[in-house]
Amino acid sequence: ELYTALVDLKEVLHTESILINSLDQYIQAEQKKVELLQKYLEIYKHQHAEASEDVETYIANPINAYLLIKRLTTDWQHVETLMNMHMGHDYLKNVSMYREYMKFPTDEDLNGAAVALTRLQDTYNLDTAALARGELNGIKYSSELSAADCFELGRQSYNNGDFYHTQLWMREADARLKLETNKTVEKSDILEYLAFSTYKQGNLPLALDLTNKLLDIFPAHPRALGNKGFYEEELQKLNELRIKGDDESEDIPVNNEMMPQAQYPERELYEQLCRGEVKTDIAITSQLKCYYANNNNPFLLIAPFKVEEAYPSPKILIFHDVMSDNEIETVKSMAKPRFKRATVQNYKTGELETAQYRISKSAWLKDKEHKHIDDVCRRVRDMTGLTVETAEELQVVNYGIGGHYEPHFDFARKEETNAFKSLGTGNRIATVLFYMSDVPQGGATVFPNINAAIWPKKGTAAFWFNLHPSGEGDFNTRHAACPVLAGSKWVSNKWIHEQGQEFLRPCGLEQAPPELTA
Ligand SMILES: O=C(O)CCC(=O)C(=O)O
Ligand SMILES: [Fe+2]
Repeated sequence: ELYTALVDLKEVLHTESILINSLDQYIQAEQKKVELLQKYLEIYKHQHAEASEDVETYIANPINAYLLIKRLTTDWQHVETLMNMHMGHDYLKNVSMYREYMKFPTDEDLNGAAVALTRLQDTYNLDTAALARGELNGIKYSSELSAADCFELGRQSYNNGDFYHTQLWMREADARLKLETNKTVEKSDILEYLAFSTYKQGNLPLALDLTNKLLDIFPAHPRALGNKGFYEEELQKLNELRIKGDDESEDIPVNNEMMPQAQYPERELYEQLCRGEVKTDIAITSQLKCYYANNNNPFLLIAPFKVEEAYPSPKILIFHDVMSDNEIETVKSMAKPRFKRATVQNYKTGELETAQYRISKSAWLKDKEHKHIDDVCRRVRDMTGLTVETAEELQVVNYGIGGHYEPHFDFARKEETNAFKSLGTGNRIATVLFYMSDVPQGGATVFPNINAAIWPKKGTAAFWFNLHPSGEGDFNTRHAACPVLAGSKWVSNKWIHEQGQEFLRPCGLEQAPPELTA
């Protein structure tokens, strides 16, 4: 899939430039052909008009007679050959030859990108009309969507059985169509989708009304006629029920404005955190400090770490300027060719699989592959005071349009079929999350249990312990990567494991992790 990471979309732009070239050359060739045919036509018309003026005299002239015959033999053959020339084939053949080497998005990509847009719409409460104008939260980023573009978004939602977004986008398509001088889509097509999704959303009267509008345009539309009959019968049944029932029976249920139900309990809060609407309690934030730390490492005395506390318990620390632009470039360029769609572990089977709730591309880098990776890894050791001997390789992640990772734990819970078991290094005791890009809008890391949000800043890293000192998982470390609204989000993770930390982070039953040396 190409939609899952922004890096791949760059290559799609290259593909597009090749397509533009092919189309341009093809049109030029067609134009030459049409110009030639035009010339023939003019000669035909001119000669024919002359002949028609005085037929007898014209054909009595041997030269004219010869020319007439020539026009209808070799000349016409020429015309026929030209008319039969389908140059499109050649240019398409060219394109399909390139297809192997070019990155071409698939229908699955289109669907993924459409779903991502609707996800952004929901998470960030985006107004459909503003989105269609190319605006994200009042900032205009891109070109506007045509009625046909909106229609396609509605159609994709429809194919996914998402009738809520089908309605939103079909209505927008209709609104846009009214503004278009060159219509990009048929009103009747919009009405057909709109009517059926309205019915699916439970608004029968409106579905019938829309179907009648469609029948005004196409009185013999077979599907519309069928649906009209069906809706009328259903309405009739509802009315009968109402008459039979007592006076308290309400109106026909209308839930066409309803958003799909929250898929999980903390969704509401998660989305509010992503929008920046919910902030950490002031009583908590007022206790937080910023400080310089050298973590007892004499080498760091000259340039100690700039540490900011983001949350007291679980302690979440933010380290500023811990990855240089140079290192970031190395990490990105090494990861790019290895990118694969990020997977999640099926907690029952233990298998790795792709899922809608984690959309990004990722790759793993070994410390020994490059000095910069090794430096970053050693810095993790210096930052945390923990051993990185048993840590996982550096995981590099790039999020594409609407890319996200819904609330999860980094550690393995007891009931999970634990993939870390095979590593033999224990559970993921701590997480270091490097932000390798700024993100203009969206893309925060949020902790719904504790109302905390970290906004990406290039070069900084977040650090927290996933496990209590006792080794139990800390459920308050549940966190998520909010969908990216604008820009490209790059992060990398270093997951530190339990083994080897025995003397570095003494285990115990106390909940509070030991303080880092300030
Ligand atoms: O990208 C983020 O902000 C968080 C990523 C994350 O939680 C993970 O990869 O486990
Ligand atoms: Fe995570």
